[in-house]
Amino acid sequence: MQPVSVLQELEKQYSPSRWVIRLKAEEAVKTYVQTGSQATRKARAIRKRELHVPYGLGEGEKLDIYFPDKTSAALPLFVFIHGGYWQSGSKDESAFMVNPLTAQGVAVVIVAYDVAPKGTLDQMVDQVTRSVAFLQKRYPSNKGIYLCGHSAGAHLASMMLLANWTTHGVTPNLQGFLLVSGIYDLEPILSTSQNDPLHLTLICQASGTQRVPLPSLQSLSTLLCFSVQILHQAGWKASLQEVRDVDHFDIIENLTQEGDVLIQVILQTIFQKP
Ligand SMILES: N[C@@H](CC(=O)c1ccccc1NC=O)C(=O)O
Repeated sequence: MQPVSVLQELEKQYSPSRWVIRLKAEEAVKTYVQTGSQATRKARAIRKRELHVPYGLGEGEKLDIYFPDKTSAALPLFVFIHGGYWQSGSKDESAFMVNPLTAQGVAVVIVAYDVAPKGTLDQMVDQVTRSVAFLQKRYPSNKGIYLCGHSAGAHLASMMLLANWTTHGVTPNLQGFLLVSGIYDLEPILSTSQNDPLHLTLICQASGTQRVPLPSLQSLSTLLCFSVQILHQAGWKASLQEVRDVDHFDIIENLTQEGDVLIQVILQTIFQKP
């Protein structure tokens, strides 16, 4: 059992909304959800789409697909896994990037999964894996699957690097990962209130990635640069994008805007010449 001061500090460190300076904590989350809901309503009103497509038999195993005006079977697919500490959020308020990406010829998929307490972390990882396998089977001639996750969704997206695709009978054409403001080391949240509905234990760490020592903020960018170098050595193309003047929430809210820096990074990644 950790001392109260350590627990309070962890609670604060792992509450992204408390670090927002634009707005009060509750306002930050409220604005995020409102922006996502509004973008989703707009996308559903003006874009070609297929909503609530089942990728499995479970009630919550659905995804929304938004298409560019010129539809073809050979499109790049941008797949978004929403965040919310594996206990909040839904596909119905997460279609932030649909308009700017479909306008440039990219199909966008927003995946739903069973958040806690209904779903366990293992089930969520399995659901996201099956959603990606489903998309590959449905669109075998796709021009690349680009997997993007935010926050807890970045953890789920990163877990696809460890997926055993042979058990799903397909190798998805994964061409890129965009992991935004992710959480990958789960142990520190075990003793925070975020774990109340999750019930993570150290054994569940099997679903997490390897434990890394908690770096200071200063050494964080060095550590991330180092990770990028390791990925390069392993033959991956990887880059680290520092996005200025944004917090955990408006980094995603800004994806509703055509001129956003991350939208440009996404389009360059998808359309770069080999
Ligand atoms: N209760 C959290 C909310 C939160 O973390 C969150 C909300 C929306 C989207 C992503 C989030 N964080 C990680 O998944 C907070 O206070 O910041």
